[in-house]
Amino acid sequence: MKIGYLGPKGTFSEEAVIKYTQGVENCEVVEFNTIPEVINCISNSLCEEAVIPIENSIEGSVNIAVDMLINDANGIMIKGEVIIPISHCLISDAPVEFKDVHCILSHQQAIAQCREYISKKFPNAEVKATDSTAQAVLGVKSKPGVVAIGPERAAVIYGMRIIDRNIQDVKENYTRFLILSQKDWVVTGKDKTSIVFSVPNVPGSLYNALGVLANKKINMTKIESRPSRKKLGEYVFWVDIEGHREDEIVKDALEELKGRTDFLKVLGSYPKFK
Ligand SMILES: O=C(O)C(=O)C[C@]1(C(=O)O)C=C[C@@H](O)C=C1
Repeated sequence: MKIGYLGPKGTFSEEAVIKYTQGVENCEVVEFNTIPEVINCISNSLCEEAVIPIENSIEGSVNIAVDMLINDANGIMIKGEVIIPISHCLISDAPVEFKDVHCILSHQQAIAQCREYISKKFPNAEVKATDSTAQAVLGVKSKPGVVAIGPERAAVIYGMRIIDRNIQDVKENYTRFLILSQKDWVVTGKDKTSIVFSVPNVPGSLYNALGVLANKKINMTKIESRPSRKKLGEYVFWVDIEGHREDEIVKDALEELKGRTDFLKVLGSYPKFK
């Protein structure tokens, strides 16, 4: 089985893939350069599965991933989730003093997770976004004064130096990744379901939709709104609930929700990450 992820080797996404595939045989990992390419590898039939970052405990959603799953990813379902701790290092090719650092490279999510650190330690440095943290680590090769923010593992793989560790603004830092495929997962009894919907622009319509879940005592574990992209001020809601779409109670709730929403898409049911 082929599994796509955001490469090159050494990204946090690769760490998530390693965790996800522990004990699973016959997996071949395939690197892609950007998160949209990783998502598209399922629709292009390049891979059977893909692992993408979806939300972080400091910075919140990975918007590109959320928006693609809402708007573009027809035929793609969520079949699992993996959560990993995220510890960022400051990485350079050669020894460097902080005062000589003039440029910082990293993925925009990583930059956002270290915003306070960057402004405190390097108020005048240029900050440049790369497609992944491992790409940033590769980018410091033979570049004095240029440093990367990324995983320790990437520094080790590419033979770079760690200048500082655990530099994210909140020490306890986690990112949740989703496993995508053409099908979701079977009922396990400890499941979650991700749905997206929009409601009519009239008073109480979101309350009305969420009331379906409240009445059936279905626990909601996440709600997030994203712009509908159709009109300013119009939103689509992403909601995670406990239970599988084939559980009677969830099935009924989804049926009822159809009648209270303008648009409803079930992104998939999958086992909760332990
Ligand atoms: O650049 C990487 O290493 C990634 O795997 C991407 C990513 C993300 O987009 O959230 C994954 C985990 C961290 O939150 C930072 C970056």
